[in-house]
Amino acid sequence: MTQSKVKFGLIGFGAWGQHHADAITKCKGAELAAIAARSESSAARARETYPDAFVTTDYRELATRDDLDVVDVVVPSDLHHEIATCVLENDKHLLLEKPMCVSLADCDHLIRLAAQQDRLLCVGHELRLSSMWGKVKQMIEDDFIGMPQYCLVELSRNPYRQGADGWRYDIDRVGNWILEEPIHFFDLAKWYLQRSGTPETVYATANSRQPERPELQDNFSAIVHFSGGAYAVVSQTLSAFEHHQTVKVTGTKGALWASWSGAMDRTRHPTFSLRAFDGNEVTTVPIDKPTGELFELEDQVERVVEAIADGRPLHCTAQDGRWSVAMCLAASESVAKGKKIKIDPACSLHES
Ligand SMILES: NC(=O)C1=CN([C@@H]2O[C@H](COP(=O)(O)OP(=O)(O)OC[C@H]3O[C@@H](n4cnc5c(N)ncnc54)[C@H](OP(=O)(O)O)[C@@H]3O)[C@@H](O)[C@H]2O)C=CC1
Ligand SMILES: O=C1CO[C@H](CO)[C@@H](O)[C@@H]1O
Repeated sequence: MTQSKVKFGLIGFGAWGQHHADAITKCKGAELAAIAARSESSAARARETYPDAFVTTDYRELATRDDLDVVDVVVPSDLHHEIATCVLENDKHLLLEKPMCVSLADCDHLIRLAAQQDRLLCVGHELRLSSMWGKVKQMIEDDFIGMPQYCLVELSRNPYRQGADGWRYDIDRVGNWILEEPIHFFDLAKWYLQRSGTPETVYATANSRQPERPELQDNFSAIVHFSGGAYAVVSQTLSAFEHHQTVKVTGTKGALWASWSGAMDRTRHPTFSLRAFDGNEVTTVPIDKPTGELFELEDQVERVVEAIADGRPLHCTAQDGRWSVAMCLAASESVAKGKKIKIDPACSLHES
């Protein structure tokens, strides 16, 4: 690896952006050189916490600086496309939070722009870097369960945070609630069932606790069918308590059962376990380091640094990010129409 540090700019210093700042600061190969917030109060907090960083309330002023290698964008989802476009046009590598964008046309535009500018575009699907969710993937690839046939990714949690200005509860800004958490689970399910072909259809249903706000879907479930006959169930409720995520994958020979629980998604003190059945006996699989989105965020920053400095492949590419958005949009369309939606290999969407 080259000796000089990879210089990061960060746009967005809200709930998750502050964790990105912390993760960048902890990474040996990275330096947090600049931060853009929107409000004066967030900018003041950034200055106080990171006195060595350049801080602005104008993201364009950050994107046009010539001392940055990569810009990390952690803003409300409806602003991803506008701000990411500015970053790429200014020749910076880009780490963009999920959902990549709230429309496929915008995802496609960013993919073309990144290629044209020859810049990396990494999307923040950090769960792939988890010591436990990643171990599940490795065991499937090592044929521990035989050919995977069934995958359940389930979350039971407390309601979403409002977000700055309440953007997460404004459907025009958040896109839909499937783009918030279930997007991670579609990504995991496709990853786990990769040996069983490609996703072909999705059927989804959802409901809301507030009759006057039917678009805010607290409960959501989807079934995705794959070309090789396997299927995945993605299901979540936001009407529960704490944060509990389960993955079950079964195959022609065995089964895996992974669970993660914490007082909230961002705890550094979760409980988790992975149990495995090889067709004969059940064992508990050791997990070599703690798992949780704060740990994975730190690993994600390291992967981006290694990709920029050493050319290591990214854990989640722009194409992966786009696919997950396509799945969420297809699932949302299925909920609205009450019909199964077909997903073609290019991920354009059709009624089935
Ligand atoms: N991968 C993952 O696991 C997670 C991903 N996310 C994603 O991260 C993104 C941010 O979520 P979250 O942090 O929870 O949201 P918040 O609402 O807490 O933070 C968003 C921040 O963006 C800032 N902002 C808005 N417009 C601009 C602008 N033009 N320039 C600079 N800053 C701006 C706001 O600034 P101000 O405070 O000044 O108003 C606010 O602080 C979302 O896309 C979300 O989906 C979120 C959580 C986890
Ligand atoms: O992983 C996550 C945790 O929850 C957030 C909502 O409150 C999501 O935005 C995010 O993707």
